[in-house]
Amino acid sequence: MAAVHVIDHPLVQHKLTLLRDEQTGPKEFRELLEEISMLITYEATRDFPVEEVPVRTPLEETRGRSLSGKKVAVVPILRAGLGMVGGILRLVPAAKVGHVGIYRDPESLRPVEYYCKLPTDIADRDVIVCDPMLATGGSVVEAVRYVKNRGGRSIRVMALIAAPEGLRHLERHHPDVEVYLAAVDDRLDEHGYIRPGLGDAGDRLYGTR
Ligand SMILES: O=P(O)(O)OC[C@H]1O[C@H](OP(=O)(O)OP(=O)(O)O)[C@H](O)[C@@H]1O
Ligand SMILES: O=c1cc[nH]c(=O)[nH]1
Ligand SMILES: [Mg+2]
Repeated sequence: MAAVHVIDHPLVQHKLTLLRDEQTGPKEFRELLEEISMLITYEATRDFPVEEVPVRTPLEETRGRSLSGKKVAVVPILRAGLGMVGGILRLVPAAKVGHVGIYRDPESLRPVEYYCKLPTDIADRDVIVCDPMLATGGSVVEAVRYVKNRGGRSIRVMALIAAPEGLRHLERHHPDVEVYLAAVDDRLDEHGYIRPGLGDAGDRLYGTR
């Protein structure tokens, strides 16, 4: 069973509550999503290997630890995943960024792909696929499939909120993929929305509704 890591740090949970609040407008929503993404990145990269390197302080020679050589790719699912990229890059600035365009058909709830541009060396990178909402899981399963088809092997998913149904769907299709998120909510409603959730993440980020 792939691991699901729920980051229950007080700062994450406080900011998530503000994000859920219907009174939170796009500007604050964008800022909060970026901040939470940074905090989740801190946990999602905890197992990155480091190597000992020499370093000279103003006082003496010593040894430190470095991530040098670590190659990362961040792959947001458009649109809402874009809101997480800035926060991730604040902590992993050398990462390359690929984009996967997928929206969910409102009737069938099936993912519809419309764009894919990934780094050519994605097979050599640790990949973080990000999207704030993991509802049925259809979109993220497709995005991970794209990455695997291009040779990606070390893949983790970063989200904000997941429904249990979506996590099961992801586990069925990609049992090797670990998930990092801020909350697992109760259920999906009849329109495929996560309850209690935060509504439509893309619309709230960009003010399109
Ligand atoms: O797990 P799923 O059932 O596939 O649903 C989740 C997807 O739905 C939302 O995108 P949406 O279709 O609203 O596209 P948008 O980001 O362009 O608004 C969300 O950002 C995920 O990509
Ligand atoms: O609750 C949901 C489900 C899918 N997409 C969203 O943005 N929110
Ligand atoms: Mg949307």
